[in-house]
Amino acid sequence: MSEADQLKALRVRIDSLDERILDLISERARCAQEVARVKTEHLGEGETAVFYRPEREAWVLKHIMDLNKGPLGNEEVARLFREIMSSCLALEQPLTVSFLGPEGTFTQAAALKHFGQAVISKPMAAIDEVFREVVAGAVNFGVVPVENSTEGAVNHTLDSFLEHDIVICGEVELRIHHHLLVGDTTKTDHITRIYSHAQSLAQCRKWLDAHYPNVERVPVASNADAAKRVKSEWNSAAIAGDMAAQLYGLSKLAEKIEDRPDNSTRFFVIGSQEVPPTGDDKTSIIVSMRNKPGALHDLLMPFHQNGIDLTRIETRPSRSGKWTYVFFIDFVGHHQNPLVKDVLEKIACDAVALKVLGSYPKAVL
Ligand SMILES: O=C(O)C(=O)C[C@]1(C(=O)O)C=C[C@@H](O)C=C1
Repeated sequence: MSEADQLKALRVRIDSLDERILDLISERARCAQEVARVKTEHLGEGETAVFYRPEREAWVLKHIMDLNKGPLGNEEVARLFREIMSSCLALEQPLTVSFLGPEGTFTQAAALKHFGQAVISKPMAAIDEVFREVVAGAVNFGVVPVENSTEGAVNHTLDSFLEHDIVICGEVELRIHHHLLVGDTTKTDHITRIYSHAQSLAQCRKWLDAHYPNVERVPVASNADAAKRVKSEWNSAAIAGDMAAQLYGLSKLAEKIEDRPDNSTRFFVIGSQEVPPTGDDKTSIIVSMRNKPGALHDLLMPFHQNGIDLTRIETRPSRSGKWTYVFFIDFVGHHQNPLVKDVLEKIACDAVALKVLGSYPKAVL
């Protein structure tokens, strides 16, 4: 058979498969509409329907990854199902999600990775504004950065948890690839200034020292803001990611310039909804201890005794007294788990204050 004939036959098969896939997706979407109807029908007095179910979404994605036999990789297959579910949920209830803006930031990329493209995403100028939008009920959820594998904690986020009553409903992990971006009019031999967020400049410090040792590094509010500035300046470049490059029509002078190839950022999804256990969860708490010798030891001991894995511990000034501190702790397990409950009860005996910020499914993707 000629190449043309072989291609024709294969494309006939692809067309017929696409038709079957479309039928199945439509059937799934109708099922989701039914789910919405059932959820609304069985509401008690004063109850509101909970359409977004992160614990169920985590299960669906994991189930698909377990079943996957290739040739598409697990992440690829989960990404496709992520989008199908996102569109199905939008039929039940269109979600609005605020994020640390402007458009094109890594936080927006994290929001879309977690919720899929069918959400309405709303950029906010500062982390605290993301929190306030959620508390005010102006949006369903918010997404904020919490820690970077190279640069450590995002203190603005931690401090906002001290000020707002909010629930952590999810976590997102995003590999962060930085590129050196230039505009159409940039004279690439005459770059005198490189804009980026301070954290991104720090994440590319060695690369900049090696390639642009004498160029001024200018920290700005966000990577997207850096990309926006470069459009109108012939002598500057920006360090930012793919989304910002696409959004502002910039090209890559150098790709993946982060010093550590595993550079990633972790984000929290914040809202007002408690998430039931999935069997593979994490919990985040804030604890303030009395200022006495051995306080940190007393705090950590119950975790050790009950075999609970700590995944992060961070200290911040408490704001209620000079030289007093609060601890932000993340650990494996759900706060409804009896072993975790026992740890929390033990800590509460010694602590000045203890707040469970939320239990949520471990990031699947
Ligand atoms: O199972 C549900 O509760 C649904 O609403 C269905 C569905 C889905 O499409 O699979 C949609 C949205 C939820 O966040 C979880 C799952």
